[in-house]
Amino acid sequence: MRTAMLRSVLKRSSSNLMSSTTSAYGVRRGFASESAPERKVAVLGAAGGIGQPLALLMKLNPLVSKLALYDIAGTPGVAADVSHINTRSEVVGFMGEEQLGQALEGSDVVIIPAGVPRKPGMTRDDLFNINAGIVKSLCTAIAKYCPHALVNMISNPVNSTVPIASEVFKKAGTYDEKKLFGVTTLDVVRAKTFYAGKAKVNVAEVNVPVVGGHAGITILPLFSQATPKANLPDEDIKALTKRTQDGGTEVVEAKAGKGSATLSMAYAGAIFADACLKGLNGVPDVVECSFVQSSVTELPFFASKVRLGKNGVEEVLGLGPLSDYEKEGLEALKPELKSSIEKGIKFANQS
Ligand SMILES: NC(=O)C1=CN([C@@H]2O[C@H](COP(=O)(O)OP(=O)(O)OC[C@H]3O[C@@H](n4cnc5c(N)ncnc54)[C@H](O)[C@@H]3O)[C@@H](O)[C@H]2O)C=CC1
Ligand SMILES: O=C([O-])CC(=O)C(=O)O
Repeated sequence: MRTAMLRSVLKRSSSNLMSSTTSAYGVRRGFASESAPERKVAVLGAAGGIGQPLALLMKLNPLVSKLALYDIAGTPGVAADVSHINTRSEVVGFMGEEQLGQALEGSDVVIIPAGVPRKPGMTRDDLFNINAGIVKSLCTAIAKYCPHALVNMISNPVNSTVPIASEVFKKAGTYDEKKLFGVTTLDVVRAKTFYAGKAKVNVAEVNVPVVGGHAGITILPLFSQATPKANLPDEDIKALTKRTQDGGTEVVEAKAGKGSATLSMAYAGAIFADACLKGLNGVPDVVECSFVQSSVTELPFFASKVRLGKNGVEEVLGLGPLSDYEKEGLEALKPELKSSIEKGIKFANQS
């Protein structure tokens, strides 16, 4: 009874957060859990602050038939725990580098929340030195064991870890730009929540695209395109933009040294992975924002709305009309985003 309730909450929330709610509801009718295709999802960093609740949410997703939980330590316990939940997927835990290949083999989607989180006073870029190496080694294994999987990169700094992954895959000869995603869904989740609060509209109906990257001013919410329309004054739009850009820091400070967003990130990661699975399964009009290889601007990677399909990215959508304030924000973010991308590319090719 309780499981059914949780699953229905997840389904409803997921549908509400989709850019196209109609198609999301269509999915429910189109794919009963037992008739959905077999899909394996691997979570790398599954014993961590994000990894554990994300493992739970993926276990609740009826589109998943196999769930591989990998970490350098602690996965047997997490896997045993999650595996008792009476939902479709079979759960297996893998621990230590020697089991990474098995965890990855046959995966359709690999979600990566492995790496260290921020402490107060740090920027996401301060995580580069540790997380770049972790992401590089995990992506080397992905290229070897499941080169065709969709990769959902959560590890920060996303503005650099996605370019690192692309370079690793290029070197291995497996790079497919349609299959690599920086997960920026939490920015969208926050923008929707904050906008609904200010505009006093039903949060379940809100849509707000968030473009650019995933750090500070590179996060650019497009409130001029927010629906339902609310005609908020300029100072409210500025405050909402700043709060969305600083959302991660707000949580880091509130946790006061005990890490960064984990629960809301697990939720956002589950929404994005669900969208990837729906795309793979041929559900039409699945659109989410993501940091992907892009020609929307002159930068090689950029977050914008992306249509997901059977091969991953089906179409990278344009930015649409921007307000003058958003145009300024777009120009202001480019130098920082460019340098974070270049830093990732340089790291991958040097080491
Ligand atoms: N994209 C986004 O919107 C967000 C990204 N993040 C990022 O996600 C990452 C993880 O955050 P938390 O889960 O809070 O950290 P955490 O420290 O609680 O968990 C990280 C997990 O990664 C594991 N790990 C470390 N090296 C590994 C390796 N080589 N292979 C597999 N697993 C490995 C650790 O054992 C640990 O269990 C951080 O980099 C954080 O900045 C966090 C929130 C939002
Ligand atoms: O702020 C952080 O370090 C974690 C993160 O990316 C977020 O919460 O958006």
